Amino acid sequence: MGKPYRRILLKLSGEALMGNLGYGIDPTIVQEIAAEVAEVVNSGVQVAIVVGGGNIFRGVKASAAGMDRATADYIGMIATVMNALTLQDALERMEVQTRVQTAIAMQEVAEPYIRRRAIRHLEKGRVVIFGAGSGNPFFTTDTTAALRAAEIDAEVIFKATKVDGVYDSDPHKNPDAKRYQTLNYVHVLTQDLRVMDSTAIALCKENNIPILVFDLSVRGNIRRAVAGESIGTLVGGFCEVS
Ligand SMILES: Nc1ncnc2c1ncn2[C@@H]1O[C@H](COP(=O)(O)OP(=O)(O)OP(=O)(O)O)[C@@H](O)[C@H]1O
Ligand SMILES: O=c1ccn([C@@H]2O[C@H](COP(=O)(O)O)[C@@H](O)[C@H]2O)c(=O)[nH]1
Repeated sequence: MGKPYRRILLKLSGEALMGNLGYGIDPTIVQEIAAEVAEVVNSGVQVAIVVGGGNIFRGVKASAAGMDRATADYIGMIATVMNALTLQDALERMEVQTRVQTAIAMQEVAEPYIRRRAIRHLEKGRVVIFGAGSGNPFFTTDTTAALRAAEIDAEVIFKATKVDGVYDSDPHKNPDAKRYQTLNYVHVLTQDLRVMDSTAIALCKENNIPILVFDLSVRGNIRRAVAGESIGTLVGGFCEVS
């Protein structure tokens, strides 16, 4: 096992929260994720979470169907707040202290995003869940994860998603796609590997934040990632393409 992490940013796929339901939130999956996060927090690691909204609403999809893109994206951001509150509830039922901070003010339900306050919560051992993405349309929660990781000085981004790593093409479209174990930001950008959007990758590259992409549906993977076990695909500045 490598050196333990001090502070991590966990990016949770919205879509993964729906399990086999096709839409919305599967409470069993949320509970399982919360239990893994609780274990990591109780081991002394500071955990910040950015959660997606793809299980409820995606701006690009609605805009392709004719909706104004910015309006659709605001709906998408609000969808992420529903996921954030659901996670908060599951974590608090496991005695984990949490705060939700939103990038769009909704002070009746959550704190507004205040960077220094978020850091203070983390130092006190509270899980900080960032909702409403970056607060800006035309962005994604992956880019939000990169932005928040840089702001709070997280050592790594764990992208817990629906695939078990980064492939040389989309594995959901190409069954012959090959998975990488490690690769660098430049390779992801030049080969246009769309496991994360290019803005997110560029931000991580600028700030030298490694990203571990792994399958959220495999129970125990969050704990394994934090323990430094070899799962998924690691993307970093000096990583070889392997
Ligand atoms: N080269 C690639 N390697 C791996 N996955 C890829 C690649 N290209 C595209 N993908 C797709 O990227 C998806 C993961 O990113 P996506 O942004 O859709 O999910 P997420 O951010 O985890 O979830 P959500 O948007 O619901 O929060 C995978 O489901 C996969 O189909
Ligand atoms: O900074 C952001 C983050 C998200 N959005 C909108 O929310 C949905 C859901 O986020 P995912 O990253 O796809 O899970 C996204 O499709 C956008 O519509 C945003 O506008 N700005």
